[in-house]
Amino acid sequence: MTRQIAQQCHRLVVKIGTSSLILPSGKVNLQTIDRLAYALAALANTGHEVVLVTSGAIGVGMATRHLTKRPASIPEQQALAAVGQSELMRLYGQRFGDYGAAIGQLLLTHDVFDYPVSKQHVLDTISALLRGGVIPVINENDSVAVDEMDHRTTFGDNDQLSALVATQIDANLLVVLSDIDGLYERDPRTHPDAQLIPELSYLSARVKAGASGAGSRFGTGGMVTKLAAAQTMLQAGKEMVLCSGADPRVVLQVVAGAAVGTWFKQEEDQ
Ligand SMILES: Nc1ncnc2c1ncn2[C@@H]1O[C@H](COP(=O)(O)OP(=O)(O)O)[C@@H](O)[C@H]1O
Ligand SMILES: N[C@@H](CCC(=O)OP(=O)(O)O)C(=O)O
Repeated sequence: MTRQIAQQCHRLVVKIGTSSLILPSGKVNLQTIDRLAYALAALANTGHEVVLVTSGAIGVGMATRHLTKRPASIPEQQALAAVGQSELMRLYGQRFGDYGAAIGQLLLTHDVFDYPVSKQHVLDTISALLRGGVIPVINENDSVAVDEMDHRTTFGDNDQLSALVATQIDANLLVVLSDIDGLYERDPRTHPDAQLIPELSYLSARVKAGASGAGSRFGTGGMVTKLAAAQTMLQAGKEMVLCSGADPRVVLQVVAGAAVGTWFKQEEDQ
């Protein structure tokens, strides 16, 4: 089975979650980072414009500082993000470099898109990077993205940030790489009989009711924020594929139209 996705995704956004980047032991999953770099560099080489939205700053910070438990306090998490973000970019820089791809970092908060001037600056930066053949690598700016600093955003939600970025830069496709291989009727961790939903164009109350919060020690948003991202994409006339980040080379299959994960697609014309 193939999907009519390929023709439309000249520009795409790929989001990878923390639980795909960090091993259950707490160490960094170097194989995943390597395969992600390979896949995105391969897409760039075939003329696609790719933007990566990556989580993992706090997870990599925990690995770097040899912590097994995520601290409860926001400033301590922010400090870990500050440590982890630079290490994460060092690893990406190395691996993307191995495949001949250049990357550039943007740290954003959701509300930059609410202010026309900052929004334009961000869009100009991304356009200039893409024009120059550089892959923009985006994470939330964890040092400033807290509510008490008058930012509307909830700390740590890259699912919705990736959809926001995708719609703002007019990317037709968002691929969300997660620790689960798609959307199920209910959380398969608590409902082992739940079935995978291969495609849908509308988020019914039933689908929403089956999605719950974080499933792992490292992930933060769970399925709720992924559905919010899907909603944003569908409303903007765009598409999203949610699939497993266990092997990020799956992105190449998605772009080739293979039926993997859950495809949030536009309703077909009657
Ligand atoms: N309906 C559902 N279908 C699939 N997964 C679900 C559902 N409801 C909740 N989940 C949970 O959401 C988790 C994915 O979210 P999260 O841990 O934040 O991942 P990531 O770090 O990849 O962003 C899954 O591991 C799963 O336990
Ligand atoms: N900015 C945070 C991202 C947190 C986040 O959204 O995590 P996830 O649910 O794994 O995508 C970090 O890099 O740790």
